[in-house]
Formats: sequence, C-alpha cells, structure tokens
Amino acid sequence: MNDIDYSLYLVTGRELLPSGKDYFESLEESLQGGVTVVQIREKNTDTGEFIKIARASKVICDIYNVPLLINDRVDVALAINAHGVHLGQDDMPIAQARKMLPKDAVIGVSCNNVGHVKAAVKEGADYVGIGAVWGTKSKSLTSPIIGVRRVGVMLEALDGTNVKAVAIGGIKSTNLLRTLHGTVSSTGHALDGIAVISEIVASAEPRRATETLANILSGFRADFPHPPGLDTRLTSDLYVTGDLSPETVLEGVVQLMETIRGLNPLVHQITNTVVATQSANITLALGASPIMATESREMEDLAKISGALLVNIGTLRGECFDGMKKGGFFANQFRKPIVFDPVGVGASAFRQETVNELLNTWQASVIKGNAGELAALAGTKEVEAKGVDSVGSGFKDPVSFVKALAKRERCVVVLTGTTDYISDGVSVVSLKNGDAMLGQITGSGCVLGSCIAAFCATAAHLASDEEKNSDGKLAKGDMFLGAIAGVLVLTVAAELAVQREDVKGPGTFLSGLIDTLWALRSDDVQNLAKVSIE
Ligand SMILES: Nc1ncnc2c1ncn2[C@@H]1O[C@H](COP(=O)(O)OP(=O)(O)OP(=O)(O)O)[C@@H](O)[C@H]1O
Ligand SMILES: Cc1ncsc1CCO
Repeated sequence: MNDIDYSLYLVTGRELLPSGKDYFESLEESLQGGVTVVQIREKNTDTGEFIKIARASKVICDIYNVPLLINDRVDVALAINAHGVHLGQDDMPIAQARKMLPKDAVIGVSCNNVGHVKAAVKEGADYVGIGAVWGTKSKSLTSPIIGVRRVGVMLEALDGTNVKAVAIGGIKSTNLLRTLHGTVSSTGHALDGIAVISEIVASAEPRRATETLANILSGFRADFPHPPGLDTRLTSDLYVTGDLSPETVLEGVVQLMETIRGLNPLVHQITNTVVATQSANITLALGASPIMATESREMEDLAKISGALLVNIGTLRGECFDGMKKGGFFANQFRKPIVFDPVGVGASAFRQETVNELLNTWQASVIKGNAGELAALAGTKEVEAKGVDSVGSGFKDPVSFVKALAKRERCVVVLTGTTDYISDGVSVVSLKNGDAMLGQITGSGCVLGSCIAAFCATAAHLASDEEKNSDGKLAKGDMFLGAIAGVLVLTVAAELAVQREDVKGPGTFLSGLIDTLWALRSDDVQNLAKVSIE
C-alpha cells in the first residue's frame, strides 16, 4: 500500500512539548493544521505504555483519516493495528517486518547515504526517510548531517521506482523552502514530503505551526508541479512572455537599467578586503546603494531591508563564516536574491569545505565564477586555477558545462572569461562584451558580482504581483535577466572606458570605469551589446 500522502509527516516527541501542553491536544491541533501522516516515536517508554499512547493516538488520527506509523516496534504496530512501521538502519530488517505485518502495511526506513536507499528499494521499502538534512536538537535523532545538496543524489537513486521519500532532521519553516529547492535531484526528482518534529511538537500553537509549513509546501508545489517530471525551468520570465531572443533579453536589460536609479536598491555585500571600496563605488555608480557588513549579529536586520545579498569568499577568514552563513540563511528566509562568488574555491581545502557548507545552508540565486572557480565547484579538473585566477583557455564546451552546473545547483550560473556564459539550467546566453583591460585590474570578477546583485535586486522589485504573493520561490523576479544585466552593464562600460582620453592604463581605467558606469545610458548597452542565445 503506498497511497499515503507523505507531504507533511509529523514525528512525535513528547519530551519536546512546551510545558503545560498536553500531548494528545498537540497531536489533534497538528492534524487540524494539515499533518498528513503521523509516526509515533517513543524511545524510552515501556511496551505497555507505548501501546496505550499509540492506541489513543490512532483514535485521534482516524478521526482525521490520517495514517499512523510506529517507530521501530513491529509488535506495537501489530497490537494497535497501525498502518505500518518506520525502521532505522539498526532495527529489524524490512523482510522480517514484512513477514510479521499485514500485507498492506507500510514500511519506511531511515537512510543517510545512497547505499541505504538502494538497499531499501531492493528490500521492498514503501518509503525512505532521508536525513539528517540539517543539524537537529531532537536528541532522539542521531543520524549524521548530510546537507541539503546530498539529498538529491539519494532521490536520484529512486528514479523509476515507486518508493517515496521524505526528508528529516531540523526542517523548520525558516529553512523549508531552501530544503525543498535544494533537494531536487538533477533528474527533477523532488521529495514526496518533509518530516518535522520540534517545529510542530515544541510549538505552543501546533496548528498554526503546521499551517505555516503546509503553505510553504503548497507554494513550492505550485511552482514546481509534483510529481515534477523534467520541468526544470528555474527563474526566467522570458519563457513566459515570449521567445528567449537577443531582442527580448535586451528589452529586459533596458527595463532594469531604467528602473535601478529610481529604485536605488540597497545591496548588502559580504565581500573581500581587496575589492570592498571599489565594489561599493561601482554599486553607487550603477544607481544602487551599498552596505558592506560582515557581522553575523546584524544579518537578520539587514536581510529585511536589503534588495539583495552578495557573498564573496575572496579573503575568507573563520570570523566571516558565521556572517556568511547567517546572511544567506536570512536572505532566503526573507526571499532576497543571493549572488555567490566562490573566489579561489579550488585554492585550499578550507575554501572548498566552506563553500560546501554555505551551499548546504542556503540557496543562491546566482553563482558566478571564472572557469577555474566553477571547475573546482563542479568537481572537475578540466580547468585549473592559480589562486583566484583561472589558468588556460577554459572549458572545451562551456555551454554544456554552465547549463549542467545551473541545473545541479538549481540557480543561475555565470561563467566569466573573454566570453561570459550565463545559464538558468535550460538556456545559455553568451555575452561577448568586455575588454582585456578588465583582466589588468584586480577584482573585476568581484565587482561584476556587485553589479549582478544590484540588478537582481532590481529584478526582484519588478516581479509580478502574482510572483510576489507566491510562497514557492526563494527569490522573486527574473534572476536570469538580473545576471545578464549585471554582466552587460559592466562589460559595455569597460569598452567605453578604454576609449576615454583620460584612461592610460589600469589605474586610470578603474576610475574611468566608475565614471563611465555612472553616466552609462541604456542606449549604449542596446547599441553595443553582443548577445547570443546558444
Ligand atoms: N580579455 C577579456 N576580454 C573581454 N572581457 C574580459 C576579458 N577578461 C575579463 N573580462 C571580463 O571581465 C569580467 C570579469 O571576468 P574574469 O573572468 O576576469 O573574472 P575573475 O577572474 O573572477 O576576476 P578577479 O579574480 O580579478 O575578480 C567578465 O565580465 C569578463 O567578461
Ligand atoms: C587578489 C585577491 N585575493 C583574494 S580576493 C582577490 C581579489 C580578486 O579576486
């Protein structure tokens, strides 16, 4: 039997109840709020007591027509005629449980690696509980933390099977949307549900807590039909409004340029110490307003008021890490675009581990990097890096590379170089503007990140009301277009700056570039842009 709706899977934990809250009252309120399946977990309770609690829980679940599963104890499940059991890796083997339980009983199993998932499929599990996705304070959950991005690989192992999957471990309303987006596999396989413990059980208002989770879930599903098939369209409105063509791209860029100065979006930047001042000046020249802030204690306040966040790891230090982590977390929570620049990620294990952890904590809207950086991020040795610079002539097939990485990370990816390639996982736009002088100043890639963030903030502002009201997207607005606008504005300005009489070399080029950006007109971009759809 596998017709259970796994969407909102409650795992009970009496030890987490707020003081004065009755367990059965809490259970009933969570069912009223929209819990679709309940697992009774009692780790330190005698069998007689466990059966009593489970039986009374089942009476309540039956009223709401919600199936009830028992954690670990097949005997308890049999005693109360539960819908099934949930087994841990060290509990009774599935085959044994299957023999003991009625034919249509549901059996789920906890998995924290692909091997576990494959074994569960082979042994005939009905569903898998994948976790722990996040760190969790529930003492009873002891699985290692696997991180959002590794869940997708496990879901891929379920392709072509009828085995369902829920994610578990530290899932809350604040990270739910990130969890849903970040766990979709590159084959488009999404979770069937999320399992929640403390967010509901520890709440004084479990009905409200459940409704909040249910709303986020349905918002996500409205944007990503479930079962998802292979509809991987991520962000661009250009698919909706007409064909993606150089003309429609430029129309969109012009609209963003004409909006940014009136809007003057606040762009929060956690960037490196080499480029901080030039990034702030370039942000101002675009008509946006920079705030360069790194302290984790102000991240929540800044995420509320900013139009976008840039995270650049160029001069990564341990002290910055918390700010980067919290900054992105709150930007996701308040649905603000995040532009991520993994500067020099291949240069050290520290950078690599940090990037991994950041991308497991929040969902970027745009990732930008040179070929060396994006190769390191993708785990390929095709392009080498020297510190923060890319070595050699780049990827043999940059178009396929950038598209695959965008699909894998579920965000827009910008691959910089003589030609810039930008993809949202479906299409690739190439931009051939720019000048070799950009390679002669430090941080041209870093300031490009600031430009992209400023235009993503503007694109978010221009999102339709329908999009703004939907709960399903982490950042509203056309991030693909925001990224394209950021690249075009900087690279066209660079072409104009080198023609200035006062520009005589890299030093004067930087000030000339700032002056040119300050005076840049949308006509300049429209006339000079070299846009192709690959
Ligand atoms: N030779 C070139 N011709 C045209 N444009 C260039 C050239 N070199 C760099 N650019 C432009 O400069 C911008 C930054 O790209 P680049 O790949 O140099 O970044 P980066 O290596 O990350 O820079 P940095 O590490 O200095 O921040 C891109 O928009 C790119 O198009
Ligand atoms: C040179 C340099 N080192 C760390 S960040 C940075 C700026 C260009 O990426």
